[in-house]
Amino acid sequence: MSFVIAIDGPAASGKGTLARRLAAHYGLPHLDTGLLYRATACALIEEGLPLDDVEAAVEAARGLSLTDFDETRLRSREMGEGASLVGAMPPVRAALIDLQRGFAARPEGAVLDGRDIGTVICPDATVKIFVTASAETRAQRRALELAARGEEVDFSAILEDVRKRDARDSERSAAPLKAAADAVTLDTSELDREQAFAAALAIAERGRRAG
Ligand SMILES: Nc1ncnc2c1ncn2[C@@H]1O[C@H](COP(=O)(O)OP(=O)(O)OP(=O)(O)O)[C@@H](O)[C@H]1O
Ligand SMILES: Nc1ccn([C@@H]2O[C@H](COP(=O)(O)O)[C@@H](O)[C@H]2O)c(=O)n1
Repeated sequence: MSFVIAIDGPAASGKGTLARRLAAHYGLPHLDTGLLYRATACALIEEGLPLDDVEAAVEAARGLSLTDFDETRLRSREMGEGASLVGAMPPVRAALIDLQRGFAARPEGAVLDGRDIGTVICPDATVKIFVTASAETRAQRRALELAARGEEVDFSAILEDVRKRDARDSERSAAPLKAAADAVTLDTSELDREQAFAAALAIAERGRRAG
């Protein structure tokens, strides 16, 4: 039986870090689904189109291929904000479902992280983890990450971004950010990367044995 791990949570909670490590641990492919929304926003920005152009966003989403992401460009603050705007459009989400489910259906299994993996994309995932951390902790982590990439960092602006994105992602009608009823919540506020990974691995192992 294939082994699918669904990891969801708010911005900068550490879900991508955990997803990558779990994927490496189990030898599974990993998909950071946030990149799909970031790449959709990026396509609009590069064509000089407004981020509320639903038709253009759907066309951009349909044209995405998993192999051509420029991660350095996509991980900027601007793309995170744009992703959250296009991610609130139901037709954009619909356009990205098959790509994500196709990835999750690989025979060996897969690890996917995002906002709606456990609730919408892979409701039958073997393991579901909802990763959280306080907004201040997440903003601090994101500030360190952006500073390391050479971006200018203003902690209060990043904290405001995180809060705005949490609100938009949780309050939208289409596939809002929320824990699946059968997800295990992992609060990483007080955990370093190693401790968070050990906790996530314990959850994954319990799910694997049960599943
Ligand atoms: N437990 C931790 N302690 C300290 N820093 C962490 C921890 N987990 C992740 N980080 C760092 O926090 C930043 C955000 O982590 P990551 O990219 O994994 O979050 P994310 O939830 O995938 O974010 P997003 O979905 O917004 O892209 C990264 O720089 C990462 O190295
Ligand atoms: N499954 C997902 C993944 C992401 N989004 C939206 O994209 C934004 C950026 O995501 P990151 O994980 O790269 O920070 C995010 O704020 C969401 O609005 C989504 O809707 N569904």
